[in-house]
Amino acid sequence: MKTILEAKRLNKAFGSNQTNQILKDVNVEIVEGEFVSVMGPSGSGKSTLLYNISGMDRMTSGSVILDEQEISSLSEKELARFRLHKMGFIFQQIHLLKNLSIFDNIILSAYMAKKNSRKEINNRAMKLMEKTGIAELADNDITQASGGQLQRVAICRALINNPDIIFGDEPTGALNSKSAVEIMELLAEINQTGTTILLVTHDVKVAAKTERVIYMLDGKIIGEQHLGKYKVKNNDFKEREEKLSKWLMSMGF
Ligand SMILES: Nc1ncnc2c1ncn2[C@@H]1O[C@H](COP(=O)(O)OP(=O)(O)OP(=O)(O)O)[C@@H](O)[C@H]1O
Repeated sequence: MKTILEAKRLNKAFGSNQTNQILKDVNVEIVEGEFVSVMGPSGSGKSTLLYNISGMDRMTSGSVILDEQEISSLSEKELARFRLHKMGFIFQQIHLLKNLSIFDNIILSAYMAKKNSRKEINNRAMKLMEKTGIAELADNDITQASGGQLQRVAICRALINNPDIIFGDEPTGALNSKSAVEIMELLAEINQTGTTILLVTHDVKVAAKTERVIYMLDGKIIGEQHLGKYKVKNNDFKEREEKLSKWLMSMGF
């Protein structure tokens, strides 16, 4: 299987003299089509890891190869373009533009990427909205949608450029448990069409739907648990959740 992302000896420090070392020689490898979650206590460096391996932030030292490209060698402009074409992002804070309709929020980055014609982009956006169950909201203002619906908008936006990998930072964090379940089922479905997904979560129920769980403590990856692909029809969610909870307890979570 092809490696899509490989981080080697990744370090990140903050502070004027870079005295606040957050990521400490982190190594991660993700293969194409995987669905991975990152867990660990608050402050262990999960979001920092996500931002540094996705090129949202600059690592202090180390190497990150994404889609065969060393991201640290890219200029800011090249990196922005690389992110636009190759990656999708779903965050807890959704950052939608208030003066645009839901449809326009979804297509904006595709117009910027200029990979496809406007007609193709509009068709893809409609298909994504239908798939995520928000087609009827296309012309709405973003103030006319619920948190769960807005998270679906964010998923459509993340998928519009057909990214190779999606990064999520607590993508269900602001949702009630019913919406969180629906969003996770949707992400599992998207993953099953071949899109690689890496997300950070505190929620065992979210991580139990991913294929591999990485555990961070104090800026290092100290363990991982393979759960295998989650399939809605298998009805083994309780078992997965129990297995993961047990393991997390053994990790001190
Ligand atoms: N831009 C920044 N400047 C300085 N310190 C930062 C910055 N970003 C993160 N940190 C510090 O890095 C550490 C790890 O933060 P990070 O957000 O990666 O942890 P986390 O595991 O995602 O935590 P949480 O689960 O609470 O979201 C924290 O001590 C945080 O204060």
